[in-house]
Amino acid sequence: MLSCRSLSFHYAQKAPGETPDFSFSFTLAPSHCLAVQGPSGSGKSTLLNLLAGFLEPGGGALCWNDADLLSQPPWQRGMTTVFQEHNLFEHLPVWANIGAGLAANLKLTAGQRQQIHDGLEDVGLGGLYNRLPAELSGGQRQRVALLRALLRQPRLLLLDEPFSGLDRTNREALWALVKRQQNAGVAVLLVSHDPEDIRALADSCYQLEDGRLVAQDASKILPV
Ligand SMILES: Nc1ncnc2c1ncn2[C@@H]1O[C@H](COP(=O)(O)OP(=O)(O)OP(=O)(O)O)[C@@H](O)[C@H]1O
Repeated sequence: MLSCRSLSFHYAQKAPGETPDFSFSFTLAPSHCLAVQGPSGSGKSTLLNLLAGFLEPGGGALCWNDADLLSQPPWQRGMTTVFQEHNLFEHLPVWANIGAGLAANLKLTAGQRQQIHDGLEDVGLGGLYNRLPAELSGGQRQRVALLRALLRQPRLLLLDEPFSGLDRTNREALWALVKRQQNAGVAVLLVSHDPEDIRALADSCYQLEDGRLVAQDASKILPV
């Protein structure tokens, strides 16, 4: 269980009255998906960066069960993030883009290569092992990025608008992939503007208002 209590942050340089002081509180259980919505500038990236360890909070607590995460560097927090864009290394083929998530120096074991091969088959990208990102469609790129995140076996997946710009078929394929991870115990925090993504995946939904997470009415989240 991820527990975030009054995790606070303020930007040192900010326009008075425009940028709120942030304080985030929520819990997220394994296998659950929590969606976060909010207009541009409301603090969605700030929240993800605090959770992932790329920003240092001014105060509050962030724990996985009883273990403090704030004292852990990003790579030891058991989280991976998938962004909407700029996910792939353009000069590396698909296998290496995924492999970089398993071994930064790309010295992969035979088992890891097999894992990548099987994972690509699994997400319908079996023939694309050696392709460069420029030779992939938007949906295929997102599947590669998601697969890289999933093969790292995170306990928490942070998704930042990962399905934007994809057609329905590709979005459904990625929803299914995320759902499968949830069923296997992975907790998911989904930042999305899209009600369809939220209805397809989320168990609970929060709105970012004035630097705080405000719970939304769960009855409004209907299955797609
Ligand atoms: N480095 C920074 N210095 C000062 N203010 C910042 C900085 N980064 C973000 N902000 C401000 O903090 C607020 C939240 O920004 P953030 O990027 O978290 O919003 P967001 O909800 O992710 O927006 P978007 O949907 O446009 O990506 C905004 O008002 C933004 O201008």
